[in-house]
Amino acid sequence: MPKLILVRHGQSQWNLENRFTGWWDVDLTDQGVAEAVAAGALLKDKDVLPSRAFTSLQTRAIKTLHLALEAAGRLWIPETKDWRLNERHYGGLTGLDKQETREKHGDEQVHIWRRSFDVPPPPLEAGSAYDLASDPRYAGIPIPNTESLKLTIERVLPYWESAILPVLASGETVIISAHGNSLRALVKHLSGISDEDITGLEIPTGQPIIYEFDDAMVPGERYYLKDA
Ligand SMILES: O=C(O)[C@@H](CO)OP(=O)(O)O
Repeated sequence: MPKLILVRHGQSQWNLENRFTGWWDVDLTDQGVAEAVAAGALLKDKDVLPSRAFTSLQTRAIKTLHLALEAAGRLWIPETKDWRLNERHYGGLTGLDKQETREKHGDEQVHIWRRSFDVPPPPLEAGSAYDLASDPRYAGIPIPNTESLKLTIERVLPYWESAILPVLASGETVIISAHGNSLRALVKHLSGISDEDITGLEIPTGQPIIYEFDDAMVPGERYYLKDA
């Protein structure tokens, strides 16, 4: 049975500092590194060994993948990086302190920006300190200036269908190392979660989630590998 492993990157510097991150490229903290290594050790311990890897273009997810694969003895497997697995773009909130933003705009507004299904945060202004237009990794890519979860789904799911699902269907064990909201997009699809209920789903850092697929490529219940 093909297996899919989803892992959110370990704690990042801006997770620690409680800042809106999105597409901004922050590194892992020491705790994040430890979480990634522990994720890989768990894969090895439970004998769930990936044979193909997918990740985003963002350092925190790429490093998490590499640290986990190394701990699992699988650093050698083929990997593909694609912007469609990037975190949801946080628009004009990028870089701001989440608590200060709550104090300025109110809890309810910030909750809407963070967890509503289809209300994107205000757009990032061109030329702002967090504009990625001159970042070479995004050359030729239509960089969004803000994204809701709905908009994130609209770029994650076509990539899932066209690039990842066929690899999984060929019998590979696939690991995806990505982000809180790009993984929420996938979990929403795979577990059939409604637009309303997805707002309550939080994905912890560095904790492998497993889906097993049947012969018709229908996913079973998702579970945390630590509980298996
Ligand atoms: O800042 C971000 O990019 C994300 C993930 O850390 O935060 P949130 O929990 O608001 O989706």
